[in-house]
Amino acid sequence: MVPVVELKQLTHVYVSDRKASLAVEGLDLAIYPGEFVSLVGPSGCGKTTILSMIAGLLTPTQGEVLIQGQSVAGPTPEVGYMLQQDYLFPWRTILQNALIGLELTKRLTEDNRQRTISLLEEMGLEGTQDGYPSQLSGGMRQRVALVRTLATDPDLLLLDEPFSALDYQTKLQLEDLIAGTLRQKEKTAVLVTHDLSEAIAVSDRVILLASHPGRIKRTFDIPEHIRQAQPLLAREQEGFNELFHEVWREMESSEHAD
Ligand SMILES: Nc1ncnc2c1ncn2[C@@H]1O[C@H](COP(=O)(O)OP(=O)(O)OP(=O)(O)O)[C@@H](O)[C@H]1O
Repeated sequence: MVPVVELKQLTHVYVSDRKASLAVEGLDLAIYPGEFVSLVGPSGCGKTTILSMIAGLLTPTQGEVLIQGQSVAGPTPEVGYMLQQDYLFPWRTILQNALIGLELTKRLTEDNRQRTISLLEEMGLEGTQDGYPSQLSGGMRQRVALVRTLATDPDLLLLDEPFSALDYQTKLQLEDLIAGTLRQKEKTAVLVTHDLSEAIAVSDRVILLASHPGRIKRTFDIPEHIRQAQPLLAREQEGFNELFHEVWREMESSEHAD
């Protein structure tokens, strides 16, 4: 099976006037269709740098990123990116915001427009399409951002802390909704998060990175019974707490080793 995304000896060095810093070194990783993978690790271990390279926004210093077997040379429509901030345009209606990716990639057809309206309804946003972002709550705005990302039908979704600015209850509800929607649509996703419990609850695999330089420290395959449960209920499954503590301990040990 061809991986949706493959990282081969991925390395990035940030160069400024004064110094060069090795942010990520020699990363090998393959993610297969329908997988939900989280990247966790201490601050500065290179999570965002890795996502930016996968998105084609940052060129690797060495190594390469393959999307569906093709080397990435810049942003491609196969990859959708969702960030902590929703970046909705305040002067555009909710529907116009949701359609923007289709407009920019010149794929706005009547069918795609109708599909986007259906996605808004699936996300519980019916009745909001002619309103403006300022009229919505933070959780609703993130749901619009997800619809905007899904509207272009990407193979791979990159989620950079999409829940971290939300209150706890909204965050749990949105985790359930987003993880459920992506599974049902058989999308492949890479989530960056600081929240280990979130990573374990939504993922098939959790990849722990170590820093200086950013590299894979350990991979945790999430047991089937936790994966099958919705994120909120996953937290109550047998073995969840033990796994949480194992990832936590490993992360602490990698921090102190640096
Ligand atoms: N534009 C830049 N110029 C120079 N160094 C950078 C730049 N962006 C990031 N870095 C450095 O590269 C390393 C990785 O940064 P990155 O933001 O990818 O980490 P992260 O794991 O996403 O961090 P956080 O969890 O705090 O968001 C850090 O040491 C950071 O200081």
